[in-house]
Amino acid sequence: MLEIKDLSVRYPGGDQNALTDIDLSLSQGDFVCILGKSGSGKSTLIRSINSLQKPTAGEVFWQNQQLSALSEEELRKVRRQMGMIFQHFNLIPRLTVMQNVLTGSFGYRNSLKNLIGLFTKEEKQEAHQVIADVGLENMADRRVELLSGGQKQRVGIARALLQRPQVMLGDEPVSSLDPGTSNHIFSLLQQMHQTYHLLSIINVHDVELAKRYATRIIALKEGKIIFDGPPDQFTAKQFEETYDSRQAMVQKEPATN
Ligand SMILES: Nc1ncnc2c1ncn2[C@@H]1O[C@H](COP(=O)(O)OP(=O)(O)OP(=O)(O)O)[C@@H](O)[C@H]1O
Repeated sequence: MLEIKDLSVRYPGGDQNALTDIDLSLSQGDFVCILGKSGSGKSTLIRSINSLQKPTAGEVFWQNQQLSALSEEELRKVRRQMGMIFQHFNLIPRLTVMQNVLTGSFGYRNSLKNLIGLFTKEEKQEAHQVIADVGLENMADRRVELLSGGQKQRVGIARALLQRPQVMLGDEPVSSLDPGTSNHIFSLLQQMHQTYHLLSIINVHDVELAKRYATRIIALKEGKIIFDGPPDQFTAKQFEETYDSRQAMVQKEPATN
């Protein structure tokens, strides 16, 4: 489904690569968590997958299409199959939950329709469905600025789902949230992963969350893959190698509320 071949990325003016010789093959059904110290290349990898970041060498293939060879229009089609959620949610605070979620349909519409903000009945029905999926059915008309961080990320997830994606990309989607809320968001991501038959690729700093939810962990160090395997094989030794430090403690299961 998604093939990454010999991918290297060096930012303009950088004296070393952000990513070096990345080779990966990812399939529908994989729930991948990417671990690594700050600066190890996690965001660059996510941004390379949806071609927000162009390769310096190597290539990303989506459904056998070489991303760097696609036209803008073809790339737009690929990107709408890849929903994305962000650390700071990237929502429009003064707009309602419904209005924010509806922006997820923009990839399917022409820019004039987007400009005048007219949505069809079907689009609104689909938006209601994904808002219900993320547990915000009673909040569709509430302004996003009035929501908690966890609720905002639920809106972010609903917006991504409205794209009817095949891939869910997450760039540290729980880094702004407390441990209990982070657990709820991961639990929701897991449910949506199963309901919508996704390939999920999520950057995360919390190793325990990764081990609890991922089917596959990929650890990066200085832009290279140093671990790729099931969570139970990511042991204290791998932790130490990834973070250059001993695992301080095993976190308790966060309370569910
Ligand atoms: N726009 C940019 N221009 C130049 N260098 C960059 C840019 N973005 C990232 N880098 C560099 O590329 C490397 C990888 O950065 P990246 O953001 O991918 O790491 P990360 O693992 O996501 O870090 P964090 O956990 O702090 O978000 C770092 O050395 C970083 O300084």
